[in-house]
Amino acid sequence: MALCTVSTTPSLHSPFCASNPTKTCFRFSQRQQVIFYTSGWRGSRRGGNNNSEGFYCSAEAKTVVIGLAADSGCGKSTFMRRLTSVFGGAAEPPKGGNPDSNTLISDTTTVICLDDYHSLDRTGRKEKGVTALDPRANNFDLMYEQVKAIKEGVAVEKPIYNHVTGLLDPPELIQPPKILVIEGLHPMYDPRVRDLLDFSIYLDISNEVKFAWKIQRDMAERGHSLESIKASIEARKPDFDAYIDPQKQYADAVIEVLPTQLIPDDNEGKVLRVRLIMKEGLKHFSPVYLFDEGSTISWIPCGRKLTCSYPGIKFFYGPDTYFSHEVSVLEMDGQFDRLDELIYVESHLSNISTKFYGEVTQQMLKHADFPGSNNGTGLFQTIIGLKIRDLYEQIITERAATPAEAAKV
Ligand SMILES: Nc1ncnc2c1ncn2[C@@H]1O[C@H](COP(=O)(O)OP(=O)(O)OP(=O)(O)O)[C@@H](O)[C@H]1O
Ligand SMILES: O=C(CO)[C@H](O)[C@H](O)COP(=O)(O)O
Repeated sequence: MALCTVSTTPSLHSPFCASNPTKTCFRFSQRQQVIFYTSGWRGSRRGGNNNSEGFYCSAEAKTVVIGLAADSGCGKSTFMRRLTSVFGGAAEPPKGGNPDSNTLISDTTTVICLDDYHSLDRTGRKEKGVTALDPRANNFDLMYEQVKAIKEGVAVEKPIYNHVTGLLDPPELIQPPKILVIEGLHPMYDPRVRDLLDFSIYLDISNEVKFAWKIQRDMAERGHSLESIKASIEARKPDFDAYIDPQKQYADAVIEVLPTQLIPDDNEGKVLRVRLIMKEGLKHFSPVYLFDEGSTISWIPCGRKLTCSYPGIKFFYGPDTYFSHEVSVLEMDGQFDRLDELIYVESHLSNISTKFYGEVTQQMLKHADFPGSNNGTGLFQTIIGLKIRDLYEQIITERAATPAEAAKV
């Protein structure tokens, strides 16, 4: 069992440590203006608003933190539903909490939306003439403090940005989960937050495709006009280019979504070319490969074993560099006609971190109604979900093997 340690000053005469030799204890100070709830020892203890100091003790197992970055309307929620499904159980908003909460909790994962760290509400942004993508509209100090606290096993009171009213609502309590996913515009923008991530993903949706998806959602589902959608995309573009897009250079995996190359001059945007770009050399992540690791392969699986209507399906796999990093790229252009036949493609992929033969196909069939289930977006999101499960299991296995060291980290 781990010894009780105090993070700021060693061997403090803490009554918590004295009676809790299996916990890691931290000194807290309310002067930091971060409201912490203590956890794991005699119920919960909350700091007041004075300049009080005290201790909180965390359980040994710490939270694995995953970052998912993308612009609004680029499929983050869909990806999160696929990821939580890999771990089983439904993801739901906190019980009895704010009905407009952006948080989703399941047995294993808690997904928090980084919009909750907007420091300016809708009116405030309008008055200052900044978009939500601008770092000046977000509180990165609080984001860092709270993600760090959760990672260390400490519950926090996180603000809520209410997308219905455009206001900042009273905070909600977030308990440390096994896996915390921080999704939103800026999970990799602040270097301090970035360093807390055990794995990071960027959804890179090309402008043409983003436009098609936004029209589909905002026109069909939200009644917006075509002109207003165009205007909103244009208004966000400079800040998107300045603050959101550059984060992809830090991502461990990027899912790039482009128009198809199988239909000359396609402008419908329905058939997609999707590229999964995976960093090489990471400790808990080994890239997926097709047929032969490290080779360059082009594969058309259509024929006797895979039904394909026009324009067919084409896979590509090979090594590349991405922002000076060595990467492997798996690409799929086209779409599946019959999802049950995906097993044929799955059986030619390696390192997909499945627990049984056909698990990718099973997951895809389970969520056949999710957007992107017939193309590379759904396939690669599912595979990344399985890789995250594998990464999590590797990390906890390592911690179990060296508990004392793990508790000190
Ligand atoms: N893989 C996909 N294929 C086709 N359309 C998609 C795909 N993913 C998302 N979409 C479209 O984009 C819309 C937004 O998806 P989703 O809600 O998952 O994005 P989001 O990033 O969470 O959005 P927001 O941040 O605005 O809440 C969906 O309603 C759907 O129309
Ligand atoms: O980019 C966004 C994050 O998804 C939103 O535009 C931002 O959070 C502001 O939200 P709202 O439009 O509800 O005020």
